[in-house]
Formats: sequence, structure tokens, C-alpha cells
Amino acid sequence: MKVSVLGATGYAGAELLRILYQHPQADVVHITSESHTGESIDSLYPHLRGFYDMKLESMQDIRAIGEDSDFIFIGLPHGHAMEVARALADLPVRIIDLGADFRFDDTAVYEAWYHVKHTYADAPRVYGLAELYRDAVRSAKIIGNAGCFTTASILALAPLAKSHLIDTKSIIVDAKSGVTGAGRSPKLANHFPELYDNFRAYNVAHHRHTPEIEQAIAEIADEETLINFTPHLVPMGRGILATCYADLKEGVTPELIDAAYEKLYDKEFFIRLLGRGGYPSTKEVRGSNFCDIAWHVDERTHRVVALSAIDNLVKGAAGQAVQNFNIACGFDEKTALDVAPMYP
Ligand SMILES: NC(=O)C1=CN([C@@H]2O[C@H](COP(=O)(O)OP(=O)(O)OC[C@H]3O[C@@H](n4cnc5c(N)ncnc54)[C@H](OP(=O)(O)O)[C@@H]3O)[C@@H](O)[C@H]2O)C=CC1
Ligand SMILES: CC(=O)N[C@@H](CCC(=O)OP(=O)(O)O)C(=O)O
Repeated sequence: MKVSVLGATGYAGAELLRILYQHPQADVVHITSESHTGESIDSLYPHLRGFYDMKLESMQDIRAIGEDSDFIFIGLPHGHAMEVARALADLPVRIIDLGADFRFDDTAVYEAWYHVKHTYADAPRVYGLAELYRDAVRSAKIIGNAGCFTTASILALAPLAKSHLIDTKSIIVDAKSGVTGAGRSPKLANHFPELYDNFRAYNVAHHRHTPEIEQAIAEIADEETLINFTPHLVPMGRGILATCYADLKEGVTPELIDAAYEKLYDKEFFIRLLGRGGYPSTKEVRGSNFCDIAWHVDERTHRVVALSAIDNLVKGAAGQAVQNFNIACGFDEKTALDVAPMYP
């Protein structure tokens, strides 16, 4: 398969290149950047030295890139992928967007939370959270790869929602991310003296991942869903830990909860169940496509607390995109992804 990466100079794009190098059926043919056109990728990411002898191109002639690719991975800020996909609508090339443009069934929700007009509302797209939407991903023209906080949160909550064990209007997600989640461009909040030895919440009650989690949980449970989502920035490079709380329905026992997780994820390679009482940690999934999940039952408050850990750049972005690529191509889903986490 000839694949191209738009936005190869971003953290998500560079992580895609790292993973795709190990993919025996993927041949990277075009990598793009608008601000470093003509430069070699290893001058910007020395860790890729020796792996890619390629220069960055502009994506101005997107038709030529589209005609020369079977798949295009898009690692651009939201708002760009819809234009790219529209320009390539008549070509056979398939698209995996790591941004948010194709994650919503209802583009009015996207417009309300992202404050941009959606210019390709009728795009033939599917939501790319592999474990839960695998069948749709197989034949999709456009895959809207799930977001990072959302992947961790939805995977932790899905068994509870699917088995109707929780009140889906009582969910609280309290999540923490490493700073690579914010991308490579320097920002004051990510500056070392601001970040190091510090811990803070941001975008309380209005983070853009809120409607994405609500959409998936409402769909899985087929029940009205309302979520409080609070992200935090922690002074580490990679990793997300999501702590998800919900009220249990009457009569729900710890054993029913155990069974719900085992039933949904029994055959999922990339989901590792740590069981009731377990403690996932970001370091134990670092550099890998795994999502580690555990759950606790607070009998006193009659709530469940589900915990999940992912690497935001892998299962939260590039790894999940390659997993979706594998599904869409009919390859073994683990191709290029069955590596153990990097520990410590
Ligand atoms: N970082 C993460 O953990 C995750 C990121 N994502 C998503 O992946 C996408 C990329 O994120 P990330 O890699 O972190 O971001 P970065 O800020 O690190 O990279 C952004 C990329 O987009 C390019 N770019 C920026 N502005 C423009 C523009 N106006 N026109 C064309 N290209 C542009 C940059 O290229 P250049 O400046 O060289 O031209 C660069 O390659 C985003 O949509 C993000 O939401 C999804 C899940 C997790
Ligand atoms: C730490 C940090 O800033 N994280 C980003 C995560 C969003 C992201 O990277 O985008 P996706 O929607 O594509 O997952 C944020 O909170 O906006």
C-alpha cells in the first residue's frame, strides 16, 4: 500500500512515521509540511535518522498526492482534513484523519464545539475507535480517528454502558495528559518552568472531547448521556490516565461489572484488563498501542470508578490510525503494533 502522511512534522505525524517504518505492507511515498518544505524529515526529527531518506513536500498539489497514494493519514490541526477529503472525493484514495473533522455524526455538534464551519458535512466517514467500530472501519472511505482523551475514556466506560450498568447521565471523567498531547508548537503553558513541578486543570466544562465521549457512550448504551469532562496537564511527555466515575443502577453487583468488561474485551489484543481493584499507569503502556483498564466498586457511594491508561501518541493517535489502516486493508490488526511498552 502506498501511504502518505500530511503534517509529518507534527508529533502525531512523526509518530506515524516511526510506526509505519515497521509495517511490511506500507510504503510511505509522500510526507508533507508547509513550513519546512524541501527539508529532510530527520533534520526535524533526528530520532528518525537512517529510517527515512525523504524530503518534505508541500501539500499544495494535493490531487497529485492523492492520485499517487492508496491511503492518506492526516496529522493536521482540525479544519484542514475536510478540505483535503473534499478535494479527493472522486479518487479511490482512502483517508484516516487524526484530527476531529470526521469524528461527529452530526456536524452541527462539531461546529458548535470547534467554532468552524464544516465544509464537507455529507462526507462518507466513520468513527475510528477500532475496538468498538471495527465493522464500519473495514470499508470506510474516510476514518475519523478517535481523539486521545476520548479513546481512554470511551474504552473505560463502554462495557458499563453496553451492559446498562450505569446511569449515563451521572458520568464524570477526570483525565490527565502529558504535554505531547498539545502538539509541537511552543506555547507558554507548555514552557518548562510553567509545566515542570506543576499540575493544573484546563478547559473545565468546555473541552472539545466532551461531545465526542457523549456521542459514543450514548450510541453504545442507546441512552441519553451527559458527561462532566475535566482534562489536566501533567509534567510528563507522553501518556493519559482517565479516571471515570458513574452511579451504578439498582442491583448492580461487582460480579456483573467484572462480567461486562470480560465480555466486551475478552478477545481484544490491545485492551489489557487489570481487573477489579487494578491500577493502570501511563508508564506501563508507554510507546505501545495498549489501553490498560481496571475498575473499582465503591459500595458506600454505589459508584463505579473505571481507570484507563494509554499513550496519547500511540493508542490515542498514530497507533490507533495504523490499527484502523490494518482493519481497512484486511491485514492482521496487530501489524507493526505488537510491541511491548517501553518501561521504565
Ligand atoms: N498530539 C496528540 O497527542 C494527538 C494529536 N491528535 C491530532 O493530530 C493532529 C496533529 O496534532 P499534533 O501532531 O499534536 O500537532 P503539531 O502541532 O505537533 O503538528 C501540526 C502539524 O500540522 C501542520 N500544520 C499546522 N498548521 C498548518 C496549516 N495551517 N496548514 C497546513 N499544515 C499545518 C504542521 O506542519 P508545518 O508547520 O511543518 O507546516 C504540523 O505538521 C491534530 O488534529 C490533533 O488534534 C490526535 C490525537 C492525539
Ligand atoms: C495536553 C493537551 O493539550 N491535549 C490536547 C488534546 C487534544 C488533541 O491532541 O487532539 P485530539 O482531539 O485530536 O485528540 C487538548 O486538550 O486540546
